[in-house]
Amino acid sequence: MNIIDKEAPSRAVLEAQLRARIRGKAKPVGSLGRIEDLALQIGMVSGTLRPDLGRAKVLVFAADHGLTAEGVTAYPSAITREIAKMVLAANAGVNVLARASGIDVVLVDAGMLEPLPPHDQLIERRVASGTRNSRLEPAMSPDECAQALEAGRATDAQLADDEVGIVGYGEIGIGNTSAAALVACALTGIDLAALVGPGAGAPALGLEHKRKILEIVWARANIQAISPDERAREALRQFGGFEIAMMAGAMAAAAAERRIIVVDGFISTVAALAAIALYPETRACCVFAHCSAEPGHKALLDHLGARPLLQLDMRLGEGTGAALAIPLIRAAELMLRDMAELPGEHPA
Ligand SMILES: Cc1cc2ncn([C@H]3O[C@H](COP(=O)(O)O)[C@@H](O)[C@H]3O)c2cc1C
Ligand SMILES: O=C(O)c1cccnc1
Repeated sequence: MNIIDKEAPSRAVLEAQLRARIRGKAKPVGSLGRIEDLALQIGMVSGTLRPDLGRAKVLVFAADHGLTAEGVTAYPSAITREIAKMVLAANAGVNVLARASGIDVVLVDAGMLEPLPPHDQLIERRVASGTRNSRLEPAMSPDECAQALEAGRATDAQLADDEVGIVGYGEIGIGNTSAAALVACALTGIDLAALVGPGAGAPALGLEHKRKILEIVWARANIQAISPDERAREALRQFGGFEIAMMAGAMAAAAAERRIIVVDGFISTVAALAAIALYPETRACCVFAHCSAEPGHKALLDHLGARPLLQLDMRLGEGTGAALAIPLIRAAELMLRDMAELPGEHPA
């Protein structure tokens, strides 16, 4: 693992050294394209010309949402638990895509309706048995929101023991595209209607019903009245969910430890937005794995000025996009560290 050298060169010097090192590799200048950009980012995050990022892991944060009572999703909350059990049985979507590259997957119970029995790959950080119905009241109390953020930080701290330097952030939570759309609206000012999409599938009452309910929740919460400094916390508290808040806390803590944060789809990107609002240094550590087919995702990536690595028309969540992007990050790390240099000079 990288220990950031106390005598490390200044950021500008480091950047110049990294650019020269990447340019000098045994390849035509620029010929590894975006892998070169990734290598530069990895060098800047880890503060070294020879990074050793350690292990990669995907964390899947799971929680339930009281707002599902309003018919905003096609599936019942019980599915959250079913998929969570599959993650532990290592046969959910994220497990099989991660297995293709030998990446470990860990489930974090952030607040599902019911607890799961203990398991090696389960981190138990339940805040409560699902959030409250945000149509009627805030999804969380202030204490619950603080607890979720803090549990994210504590979850990140556990990664250090395993020397994990690349972390993918996925989620499971029936109803969470609704919570994510609302939090994203509060943090970006993008029109709510543009952030509301079908999620796992259009609800039985249609997408217009989902939009109408989310407009009602938005109006109730009156987020515009909150100062920009407090807006991320208040949006997470008003709209949920525990998994989004916990992911945000974990991402901010990972940034403080200079880990590479692999952001997955729409919901994971909303957690990244919240983490960046709480701790702006997070942005520099984020690699955006893919552009989800959930329509609001592209708008969020554009807002962040982020260029995702992959475009595979996926819209599953769980960390599936992150699992697929991690080998590219590893490739960039190894290129920067181990690839030979061209003897002599490249032509100008
Ligand atoms: C079988 C199944 C597996 C999933 N894995 C992730 N999601 C994804 O879909 C859900 C969000 O969509 P919505 O807001 O429309 O409920 C979340 O659980 C998310 O992780 C799934 C959804 C389903 C149905
Ligand atoms: O992009 C995602 O993360 C996503 C999209 C739809 C449903 N669940 C997750």
